[in-house]
Amino acid sequence: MPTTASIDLSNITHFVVNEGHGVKGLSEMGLQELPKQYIQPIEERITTAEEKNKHSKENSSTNNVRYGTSFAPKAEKALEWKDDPEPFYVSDEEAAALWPSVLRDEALKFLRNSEIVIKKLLGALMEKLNVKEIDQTKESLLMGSKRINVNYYPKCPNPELTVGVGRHSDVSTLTILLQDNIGGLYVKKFDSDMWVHVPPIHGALVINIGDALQIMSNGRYKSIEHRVMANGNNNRISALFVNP
Ligand SMILES: O=C(O)CCC(=O)C(=O)O
Ligand SMILES: [Fe+2]
Repeated sequence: MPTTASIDLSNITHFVVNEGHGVKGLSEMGLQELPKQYIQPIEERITTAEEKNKHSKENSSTNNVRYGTSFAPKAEKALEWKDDPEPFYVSDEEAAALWPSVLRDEALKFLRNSEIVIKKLLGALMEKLNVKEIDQTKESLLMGSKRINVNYYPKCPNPELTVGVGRHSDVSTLTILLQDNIGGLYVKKFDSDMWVHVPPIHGALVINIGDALQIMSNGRYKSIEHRVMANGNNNRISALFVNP
């Protein structure tokens, strides 16, 4: 189980890569255990069309589970070159009933471990704002809701014509991101137009401060714009815990 007891917060102001520090368990647990289905080449993934269709925006039996894809132009107008199931957590019962079975167990494990990390990080970040104790009745507001994204970016024949994910900031308090070893995530340098690559580091998580934390901290912590480039040579996968 991950702990963050020894996290050095001196560098945490916006988007950082933070290696080790006891969250290693989570990152090691992460990507290699995600269902093989999510790391297959696109041609093989076509066999999962039925499952995708079941969870598409139009057909999903709940708003809490959606399969976003850029490969069904009718269902999805976005031009991004990715597939991303986005289960939103309400309860174990609902997850058992409605989440795609192919990722349910791993996604729930990732969600639980991420929650522990986020709780500790938020506690420490709040302490830096002189909030010594978080009122238990308000903690859930700070923690937000719970969503997992599993982003799959297939190799793209014309990467110069599209993007993996367009520039945006996350609505979350904190996002926990596990990326594989391909790379392609860029963050916009604060107060500048420069984009900086976030290198994949084995055993490291990327922790992103989102809009909610920027608002709650009166701008002391900055939510930062980021984007993912499309890749002409490799498939890429990332998994995110977001608390919008
Ligand atoms: O895939 C990534 O590295 C980042 C994806 C992202 O920013 C998002 O899904 O909000
Ligand atoms: Fe993002």
